[in-house]
Amino acid sequence: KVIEASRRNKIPTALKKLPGPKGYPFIGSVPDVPEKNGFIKFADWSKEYGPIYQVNLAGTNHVWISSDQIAKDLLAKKGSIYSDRPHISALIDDNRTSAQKFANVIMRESEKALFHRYPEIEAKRMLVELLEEPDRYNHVLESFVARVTCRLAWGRSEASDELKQRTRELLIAVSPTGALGNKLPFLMALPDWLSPTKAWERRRARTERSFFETMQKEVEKDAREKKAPQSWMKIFLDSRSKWDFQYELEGAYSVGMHGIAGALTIAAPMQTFCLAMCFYPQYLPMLHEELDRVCGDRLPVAEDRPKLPFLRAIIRECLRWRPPVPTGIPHSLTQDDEYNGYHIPKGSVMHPLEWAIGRDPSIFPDPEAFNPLRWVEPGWPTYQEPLTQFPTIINCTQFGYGRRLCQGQTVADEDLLIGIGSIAWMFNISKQRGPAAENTSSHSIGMNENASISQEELNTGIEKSKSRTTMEDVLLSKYTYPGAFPASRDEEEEKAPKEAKEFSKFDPANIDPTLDFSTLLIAKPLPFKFELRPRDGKRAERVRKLFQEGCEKGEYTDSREFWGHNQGKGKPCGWGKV
Ligand code: HEM
Repeated sequence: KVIEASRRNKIPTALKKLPGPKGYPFIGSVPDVPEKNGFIKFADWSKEYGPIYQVNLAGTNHVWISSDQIAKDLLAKKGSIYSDRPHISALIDDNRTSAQKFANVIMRESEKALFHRYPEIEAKRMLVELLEEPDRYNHVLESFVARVTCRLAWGRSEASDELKQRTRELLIAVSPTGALGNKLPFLMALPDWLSPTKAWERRRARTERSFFETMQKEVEKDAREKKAPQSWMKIFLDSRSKWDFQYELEGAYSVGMHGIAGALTIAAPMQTFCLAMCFYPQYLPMLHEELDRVCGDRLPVAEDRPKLPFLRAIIRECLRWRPPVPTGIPHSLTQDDEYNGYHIPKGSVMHPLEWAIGRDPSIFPDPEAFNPLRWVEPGWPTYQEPLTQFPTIINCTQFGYGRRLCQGQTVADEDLLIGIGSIAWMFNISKQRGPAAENTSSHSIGMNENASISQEELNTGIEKSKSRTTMEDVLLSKYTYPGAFPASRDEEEEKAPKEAKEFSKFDPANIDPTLDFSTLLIAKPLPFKFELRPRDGKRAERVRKLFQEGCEKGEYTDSREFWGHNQGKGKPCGWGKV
């Protein structure tokens, strides 16, 4: 290993080493990267070291790219060597199969069928839930996305709560700031009883597999009874032999992973939309005007897309302003390479840093401002015609680069158009008024966090009630660098070692309220207080009636528990409730 590492570090004579921070022995620059909004630190370094630089993080070379052109030159044009994925140490079995041929077909078929109108169907349920319980908006938006994705994947929405939970767990497992095994990889080499993180991952992976198998069986049963609604699983079952899958489970995994990927990401820009409308209120009346002109007294539908450029501009700007994956999803370099006289060693983890790429001032003047007009007013560098097609989120940098480009772009496009369009059609969105708002700059952190951000997400890999001291306890009491101690928001914080607590301390007064995002790989705005009021009683009445009619037709079935009431430990599978 030592020989391999020194070979890797050897730079060919004609080439230079990429610039970057020096870091500390062994752990590299880990202590310099904050857990909260670490992407801003990486963007700051790009101002210091340039649009491509490298950072040693615990012995692995990470290359950060903050220019769209360089990301294209390397990750897309040299796709043959830049398309691997780095190993994720906290995963026991890496089943992230992308099954491209199958993925292309299921996406094309769904798009052709206007996603079977699932987003439009679920938008009505979402609006009624928002009317009933606006405080739970975060939860409601996540449910909307999970239900649509669940229908797309398996034809029905009943498993959407399970899907949400599977999604959260996978997000924890793959996030550098999530499962402890990603920060301290050797924990994954210990026996389960000494490493709760590893035991957690084993349970997570087992539950995920059971979930995917269960869902496949459900669709097989529906198909036998000739009542299977359209879904990706149905496409798989209808023509099993067509796909070059090597093992039986591959279809179940491919469908399941697309379900998870879909449920994971799309709620983030919807939540960002609410945030943006509170802090940039001048744009909501413009959006209302467009929706009223095009849709009148009915909800937006897929066919309205060409006539809604301002809605598309708002959605495009949400993705740029607060990218759902601000650090990008990394690629891995499979052989030594060079760029502009710099050496990039094999095995480097390559990050297209979306946070910085979407803030290049030559392309996005005044990049910190949320400004949808940059997409629809001639004169801005991002303006493009025809406005029936542009702006569009399809192929934007926030979906990645090259061979690993996001496969669910059209699903995201449709969900966001219908989801955000429907919310704007129905509601006024504004900052909270009243005395409480004045005290907190209209921003109340954690208002309904239990409803939307699970404790597992906040306390990743930490076992709450245990009698044994584990290797993790020992490490957590010694390692005090940011990242060693997962942010904690409950009584556990009191018990945390003093020095570790210092890093997990979070002071709402010191943070830009539009930057209070969750810390995992997908960055979602933490729940905040705002006003969500129907624009008029007629619209509310109309949507309630449409939903009622749907219920009568059996369109909206309730969520179902797949593992029984007590899902927790002691069972062969299952984790907490959503
Ligand atoms: C706003 C929503 C979404 C965003 C911002 C997003 C972003 C991304 C990004 C950045 C990547 C990595 C690309 C790269 O490595 O260069 C990715 C990959 C992927 N996405 Fe998405 N995504 C979204 C929605 C979806 C949806 C709805 C689905 C499925 C229905 C999906 C399925 C996938 C899959 C399967 C991959 C892996 C591709 C591969 O490794 O070959 N995504 N996505």
